[in-house]
Amino acid sequence: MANAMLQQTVGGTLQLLSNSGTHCNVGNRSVRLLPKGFKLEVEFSKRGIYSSGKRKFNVIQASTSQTSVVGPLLAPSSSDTVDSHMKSNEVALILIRHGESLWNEKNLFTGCVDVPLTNKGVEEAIEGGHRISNIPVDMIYTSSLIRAQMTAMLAMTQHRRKKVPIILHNEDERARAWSKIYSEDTIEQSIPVITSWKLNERMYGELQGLNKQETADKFGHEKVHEWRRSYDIPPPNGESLEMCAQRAVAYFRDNIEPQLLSGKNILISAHGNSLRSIIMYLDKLTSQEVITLELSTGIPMLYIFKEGKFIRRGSPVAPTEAGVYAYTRRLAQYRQKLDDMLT
Ligand SMILES: O=C(O)[C@H](O)COP(=O)(O)O
Repeated sequence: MANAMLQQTVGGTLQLLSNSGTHCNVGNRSVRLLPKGFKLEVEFSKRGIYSSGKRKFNVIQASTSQTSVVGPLLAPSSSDTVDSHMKSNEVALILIRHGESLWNEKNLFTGCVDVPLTNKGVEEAIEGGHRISNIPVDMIYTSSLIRAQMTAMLAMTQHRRKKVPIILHNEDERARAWSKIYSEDTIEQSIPVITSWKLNERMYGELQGLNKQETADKFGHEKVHEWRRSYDIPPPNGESLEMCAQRAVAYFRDNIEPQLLSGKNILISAHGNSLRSIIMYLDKLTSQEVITLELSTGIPMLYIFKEGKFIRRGSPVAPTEAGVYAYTRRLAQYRQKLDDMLT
């Protein structure tokens, strides 16, 4: 039976769309789950892991304005043997900057303008996927921009586990109801893709759409470099990296880190600056150190999250027939299980 996954407003109410009539302990309350398709609102005061018998409900960070159920897709069944051994205190976190976009190709400031990938960007996403094809992925987070979503979906075409990434639609009740999946087996063979504007590229304000070289010619190379690579100086009516970090890192800590702690292996497909701000948090970089951090398009970066610590392991290389190198013993075991499953 699929567990329901919940979003909740800390100190507020929890809405639970349940598919069974069992009880669920939420905080210090034991509440009865309503039959399928009903909503249940309960009060509780903190987030955490709540269990109803053997079923666990990961209560994840709230959306402040609305609560919604992200659906059973987020709770792969423990019967999934290939992945279940990874549910331990060690999980993989993969970050990937989107492949080259049409405005990267034209050297235009892009920011939050929603442009697609170039052919080269598509190829980069596929190659990036080849490099992570043996690393477990239980959940995918992307920005709300198509270039990051295309990169994630194209990369996952290369994954050897062949689970299907499915973008969750929680915009409203109809979106949730109309995108519901009615097969447990199909759910187990799916990977939830959660999109959020908080992972978007920094908003480049009045530079969006301008050519970077022409802008440097107009305002001076120093000024443009300051807009592009300082930590706390925003472009005209845009976001500084610090402002971008305030939303991107907060989203990571409130929504993604709890999933890592619950044993989920996660892929984040986002942007140069939103990822620079997250890496600044993961690697504990100073505002001076992050200035020199650059991310190439379509190149995945692997972290191992273990005992609450992020260990950067670099960019995975594509698996070769000869090379059986894995970054940790558990990743080697996962790869072996894939080999066994696919032979
Ligand atoms: O938004 C853009 O223009 C690029 O994705 C990132 O630009 P930058 O490398 O100049 O910050």
